[in-house]
Amino acid sequence: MKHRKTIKQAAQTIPVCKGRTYELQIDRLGTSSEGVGRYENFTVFVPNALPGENVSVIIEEVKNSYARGRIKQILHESVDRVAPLCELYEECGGCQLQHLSYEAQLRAKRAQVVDALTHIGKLPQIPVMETLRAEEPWNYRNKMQFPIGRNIGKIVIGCFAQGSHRIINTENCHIQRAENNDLANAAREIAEQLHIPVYNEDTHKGVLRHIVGRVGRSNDLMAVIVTATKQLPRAKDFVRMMRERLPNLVSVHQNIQTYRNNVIMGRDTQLLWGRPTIIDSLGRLNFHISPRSFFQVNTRQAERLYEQALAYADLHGTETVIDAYCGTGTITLFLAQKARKVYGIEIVQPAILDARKNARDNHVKNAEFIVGDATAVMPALYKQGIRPDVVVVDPPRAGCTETVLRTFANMKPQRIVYVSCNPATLARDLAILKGLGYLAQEVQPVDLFPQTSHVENVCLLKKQK
Ligand SMILES: C[S@@+](CC[C@H](N)C(=O)[O-])C[C@H]1O[C@@H](n2cnc3c(N)ncnc32)[C@H](O)[C@@H]1O
Repeated sequence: MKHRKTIKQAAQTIPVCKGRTYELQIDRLGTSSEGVGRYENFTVFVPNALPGENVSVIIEEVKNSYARGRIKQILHESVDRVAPLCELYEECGGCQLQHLSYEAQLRAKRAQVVDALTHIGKLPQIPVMETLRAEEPWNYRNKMQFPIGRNIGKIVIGCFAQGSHRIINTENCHIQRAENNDLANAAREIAEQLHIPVYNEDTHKGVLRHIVGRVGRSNDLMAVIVTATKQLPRAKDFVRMMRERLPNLVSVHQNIQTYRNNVIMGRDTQLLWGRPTIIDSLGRLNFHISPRSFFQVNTRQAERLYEQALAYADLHGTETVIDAYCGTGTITLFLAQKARKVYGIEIVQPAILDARKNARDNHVKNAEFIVGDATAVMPALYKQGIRPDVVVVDPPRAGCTETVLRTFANMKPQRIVYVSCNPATLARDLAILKGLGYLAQEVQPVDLFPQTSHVENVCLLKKQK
């Protein structure tokens, strides 16, 4: 009875109704870059609205603590609003910020970080630098992974529409490198010509699921055809026709993903033609990249991120360093140039095989790579008596487990350099590390993903005396 009353009371305080129109001021951007405003102190999320704008909004969804609305009219337009470059922008879910000038995107990303540190980490005092801008805010993505489907009888390849699994046929994605767009267009036409069945996620039938492209600085292109079946019908013809169409193609793989889920690639990858890896370069180092290995999607900006991480690590050639969540060993090899010894830890076995090959090819002898879950490997290294001077950590969006953070603190490094692609988990982990005696000195946002809501950060933490 008491519980019911509480819900009723809460419902009575909601000042907006579904289907009605309200006028409101947009104050800031949310984590997915939607505009956030308040109507009678009640939060309303409005996609495509910008801070400083006055908008009339039709409410489409009402929850207990917030509502979502659609712009009916912009009554006062932000000076930062620009015309999106891409004609598919309104419906495509790939980019979220094309309607905001690049300068304002950089400011908004910094504000997102400040907001997370203040509200999630309760760390408003940490200095957050200006976002490091990308010199090339278009056509930067070295990796494309587009779903394949059918629409009105025709094969479609492109991004998913916002918040759905409807595929938007994309012939020229403005954030992809040109080679990746060429690959998507070639795959569409060839699959059509060869009548290869397309996967249908409702019936779990068909063959072609995704086309993945990776392109290096040398413009070498890798294609990965992701199938729901072991067999790829007419595989030889597919490869031959791709080679005829794509002069930069050096490597074609088939990846098999038989599960009924949203994971893009399965564990089984077979080389159909060409080289097993493509090579990309960062600074003076070259990296082999396999189909499933993590490699930052914006090569030039990744270089700037790693340079900043290296500067924060402040190495002089005598230090032992741990690079947790190391992928193909990119940061590890950067660090190894200035440290005595670096350990890289990574859960994906092919990435570690690439990392070892990368170390050999770059004549790096002081890097050791360990495959496994950081939550298990870190305590094991601690037990072996390994005590790094510096720890570098670059986890996936979920951030670090508490075991990993506690083990860092138990090892007593002088500095921790935390690289993060998610301000929310960064803020959470910085707060935990503060409790363990490591104080964040500053955060440097780096724009690795122009036109999208994502922002990468690198943070220096120092051990308190
Ligand atoms: C953001 S990436 C960073 C990779 C690398 N530092 C770079 O910049 O190329 C995160 C990496 O963590 C790995 N990973 C995810 N969960 C892990 C875990 N529990 N233990 C170790 N590595 C993990 C992923 O496979 C991925 O390579």
